[in-house]
Amino acid sequence: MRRAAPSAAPAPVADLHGRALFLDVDGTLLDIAARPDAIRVPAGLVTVLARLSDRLDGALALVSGRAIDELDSLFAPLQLPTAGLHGLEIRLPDGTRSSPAGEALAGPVRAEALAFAAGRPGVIVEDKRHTLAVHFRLAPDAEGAVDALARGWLATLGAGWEIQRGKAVVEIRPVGRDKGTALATLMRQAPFDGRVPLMVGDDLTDEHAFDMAATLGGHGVLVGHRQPSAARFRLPDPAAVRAWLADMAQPLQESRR
Ligand SMILES: O=P(O)(O)OC[C@H]1O[C@H](O[C@H]2O[C@H](CO)[C@@H](O)[C@H](O)[C@H]2O)[C@H](O)[C@@H](O)[C@@H]1O
Repeated sequence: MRRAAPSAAPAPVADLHGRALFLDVDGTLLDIAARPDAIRVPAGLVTVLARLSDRLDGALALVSGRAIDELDSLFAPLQLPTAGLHGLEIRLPDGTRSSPAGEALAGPVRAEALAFAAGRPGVIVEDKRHTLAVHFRLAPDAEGAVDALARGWLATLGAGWEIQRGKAVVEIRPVGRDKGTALATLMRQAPFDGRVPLMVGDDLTDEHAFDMAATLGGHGVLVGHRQPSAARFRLPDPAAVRAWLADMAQPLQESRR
């Protein structure tokens, strides 16, 4: 897939007819916070998402590295079609949900991660049951050691696992599903099928979905300035994403004023 510097602005999508919208969460809908549990959902965002979902006849999905249950609490009472854990779990538009079976992540990895963090102030272990993330936003000097730790896990766990790098985080997760495969799965379901996908995201994990959106005839919108990217368009930050979504959520005559 082509990797280039995205254009400065997103495609104007005043007419949502025939579109499907896929939204990443951290760094896209929500401002990045110092810790995973310190994020804040701005007032009015849930209402905007609900309106936009209506305007898209339901073809609006969240695609996140967080688990679906956590996303449901963040955006309550909204329960959108959602891909969680970077595509490892999916809730389809009819509400059916596929999650990885059982306790997939080996216990020793958890124990090692917690012991590692205990000796390094600011390092945070986020245990998502099927994946495990080690955050170093508050301990930037630990980046090299976190990376080495995760590479060690890869050697121990074997071929079924891979490392997902993100913003001040390294995560170990099973291979085979990512945000691109999740987007493709949702695009096979009504009301997404037959529409043009638009994926908005900021991080490396979103590149899989940018690639898939382009393969399916749509495009990606990168939030921020990272390069290169498979996204074709760009918005500067989550505040700009929220303003853009709020504008599209207005009835047509208002958004065109
Ligand atoms: O796919 P996303 O919805 O963007 O989720 C990606 C990861 O987001 C969270 O971590 C990131 O955001 C935190 C809060 O702003 C920040 O402290 C951290 O440095 C970022 O990496 C979340 O904690 C992860 O589980 C997600 O995978």
